[in-house]
Amino acid sequence: MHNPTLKKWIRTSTLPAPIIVSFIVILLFYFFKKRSSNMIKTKKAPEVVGAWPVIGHLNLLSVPKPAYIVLGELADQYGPAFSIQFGMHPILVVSSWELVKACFTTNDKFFSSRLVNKAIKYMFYDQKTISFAPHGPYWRELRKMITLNLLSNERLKMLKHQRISEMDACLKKLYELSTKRKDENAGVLVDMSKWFGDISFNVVTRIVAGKHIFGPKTERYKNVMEEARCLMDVMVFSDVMPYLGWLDRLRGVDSEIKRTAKELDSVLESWVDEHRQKRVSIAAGIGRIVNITEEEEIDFIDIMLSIIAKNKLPGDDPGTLIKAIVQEMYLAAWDNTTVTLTWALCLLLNNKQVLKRAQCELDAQVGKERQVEDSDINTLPYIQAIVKESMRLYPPGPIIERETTEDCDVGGFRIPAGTRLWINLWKLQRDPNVWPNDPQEFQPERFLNGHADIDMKGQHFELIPFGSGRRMCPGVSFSLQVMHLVLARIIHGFELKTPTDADIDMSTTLGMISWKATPLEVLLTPRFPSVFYM
Ligand code: HEM
Repeated sequence: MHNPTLKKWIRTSTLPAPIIVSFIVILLFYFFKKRSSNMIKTKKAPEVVGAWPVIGHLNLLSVPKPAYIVLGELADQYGPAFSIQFGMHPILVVSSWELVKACFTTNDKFFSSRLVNKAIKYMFYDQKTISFAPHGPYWRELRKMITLNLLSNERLKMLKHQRISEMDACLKKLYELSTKRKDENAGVLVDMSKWFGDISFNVVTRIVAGKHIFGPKTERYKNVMEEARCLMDVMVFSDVMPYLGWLDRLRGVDSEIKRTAKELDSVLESWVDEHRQKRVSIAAGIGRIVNITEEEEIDFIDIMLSIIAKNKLPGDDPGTLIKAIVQEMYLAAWDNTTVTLTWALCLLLNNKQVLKRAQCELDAQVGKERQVEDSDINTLPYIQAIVKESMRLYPPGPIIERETTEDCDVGGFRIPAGTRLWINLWKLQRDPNVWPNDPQEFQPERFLNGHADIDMKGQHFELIPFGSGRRMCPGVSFSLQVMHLVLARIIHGFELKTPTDADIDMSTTLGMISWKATPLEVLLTPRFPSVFYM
């Protein structure tokens, strides 16, 4: 080559061999890294061994232990994400906050459907309710309607009088009961799980259906709802293995579900009719055809009838929708509130120093002259910490269920569409990596110190008893208002003791709601003179 410029160009543009080699090595490194990460992404979640043909892992869950405990033990073996086969259905079981975050943030839209089983189909109006409507425009409209009109802070303020007056009446009755003791120092034995059930039912009934004095219809509704609750825990073959549906008919489960659904519907129908007639008579009485005013809309049924009148209720069958929403409010509010309050009191009775400290906080902040009010709750951090700690250890629904509608990736695992998702709160909320000081122990103090900023509004994935993401519980504020106040009033107003020195039995039932398996019997003695309770 004679051209010197060209020679120089070639010399400077030719890279030395070591640089070329390094370049190739780096390229190969990135190529293999990307390939291996793609391979991880397409990995399946570990599958629990021992699936039987047809029934899958149903045998593992048919032991006399709650499912969330069995699944927690499997998580110790298989890690925080594993899959099982529930009859015909694949289930992904998740129990770490990092994976839950992945489910409820980046993948939330894929996991926004819920399962509908036979009991729900018949007793809860199929997919008409918010909880069970498929993710889509109808659900969106319904949820907006509920959060704006029934469960907004404004509405809860308007309904405060009804809520408090029901609580006052129940507490007054409890006080009267507690004075029926034979001996001044003895205390009266009260089944507090039943009492929590009654107060929750009464508050919901007042707010949803406006009923203050219960007649035979309300009693009937209560009894049938209790039957409905039991039926929801019965294993229905057609839900897991559709081809065995004939066994349900043979066992009489089908007809029992349909009978219960019919009874519930007839009470609800009569409540809605009563409300319709009331509106007609009010309108006629004062000579106007317009809607009832806000002040007269004293319960959820009234409010929904008003929305119908404005033609703003989603769907094409507003009458059925009202019944479905009423039914759903009972299902969501009654059981969850009762269960949470029951466990909170059990934990307090087994941890007397916490109970004492809570009473001291109440005496210091509220005094001894009057009962606790809503406005006191913000000044009672220890009571709030007790509720959080109880819901951490005993979430009323220990497993949150969802279903994916599309293929997605969770923590590097490929999850095919149609997989059910079970979030095991029981395991997740006791994770020693998150709660280092004895995660199994009841220590409300952890919410005053290290975990003080954690709330239960779905953004702190280590504590999500109300769920998270777009299908999170819309009743959080309402239930916390009720639970804080009821618990604070009980602790403030009464000395609470167990009938024997033994600890309270903490065993739970086997269904999807973690009820206390045995009654919670407590010796009550009023702490103050009668005028305090009136
Ligand atoms: C201690 C009380 C309560 C607890 C622990 C609780 C818990 C939950 C949980 C875990 C979910 C599922 C969330 C998810 O999938 O991420 C849920 C959904 C729901 N809850 Fe609650 N709940 C309570 C009280 C209430 C109350 C008082 C109401 C209404 C008055 C209510 C209405 C609902 C509704 C409508 C849904 C379905 C939301 C949807 O699918 O869009 N809940 N609740």
